[in-house]
Amino acid sequence: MVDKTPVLFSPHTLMPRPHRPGPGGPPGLPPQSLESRLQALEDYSQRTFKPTDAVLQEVVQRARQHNMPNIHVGRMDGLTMEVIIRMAGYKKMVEIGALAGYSGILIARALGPGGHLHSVEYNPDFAEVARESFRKAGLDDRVTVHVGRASEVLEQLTELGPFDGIFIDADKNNYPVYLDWAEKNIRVGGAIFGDNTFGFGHVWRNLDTIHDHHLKPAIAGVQTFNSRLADNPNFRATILPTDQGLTMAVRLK
Ligand SMILES: C[S@@+](CC[C@H](N)C(=O)[O-])C[C@H]1O[C@@H](n2cnc3c(N)ncnc32)[C@H](O)[C@@H]1O
Repeated sequence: MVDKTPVLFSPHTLMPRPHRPGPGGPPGLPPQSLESRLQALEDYSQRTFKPTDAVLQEVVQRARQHNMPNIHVGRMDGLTMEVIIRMAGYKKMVEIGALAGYSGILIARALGPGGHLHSVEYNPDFAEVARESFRKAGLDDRVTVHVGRASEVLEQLTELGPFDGIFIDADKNNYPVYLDWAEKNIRVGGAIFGDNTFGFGHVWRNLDTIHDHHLKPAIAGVQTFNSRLADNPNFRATILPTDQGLTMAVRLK
């Protein structure tokens, strides 16, 4: 009997194709190296699902004009988070790390009318740029930007909780500190998201092999964050295996 089960993940779909002879290989074949295939898939995803629009592109431009770092959430990671928030019907969220408002716009749109995002930003100049972005996006009535160190601002936000979602996207070494707060202030059925949880490609490494004084505590932070969520029986967690990695955990009880 012929097995008609579709093969979704065959070695051919997961592995780079074997090298084919000839100059550059026969025309029309996918790129040969794993890196270029991943790039082609990323390009395809962005072309097809269109994660950005004019408003978001303007945010990136605004950030550039203000000499802010180009560290907005990854396009596909942001889109995934937006879709999940919409699916779940979340209405009240906290974001740690506003920058210029790129992810905040995605979240605020997903929360919909009547929803509210509390976005925390340490740098007052960045906070002002984020406010401008929310204003231009027509979302300023749906977002409050709180200026200050997250460890202090979060304490003030406690009385507004519990929250449907908490997006952690600030200093990586403090992810475990933010997780302490998030675990206590997320409702059952709510979700904690953490960005850059592949630790810029280093999360798998033994800390003893990392000697950079900035990188090491950042990697320690995301490693602790990921494993604590993965091992916490009150949560079900996963990581979106994109370039940057986006950890997502739903509170079960
Ligand atoms: C990666 S960026 C956030 C990007 C933003 N979520 C987006 O995708 O558009 C990190 C932001 O966190 C802010 N930040 C860093 N440490 C912080 C802290 N302790 N408290 C609050 N904000 C902090 C930085 O100033 C920066 O704007």
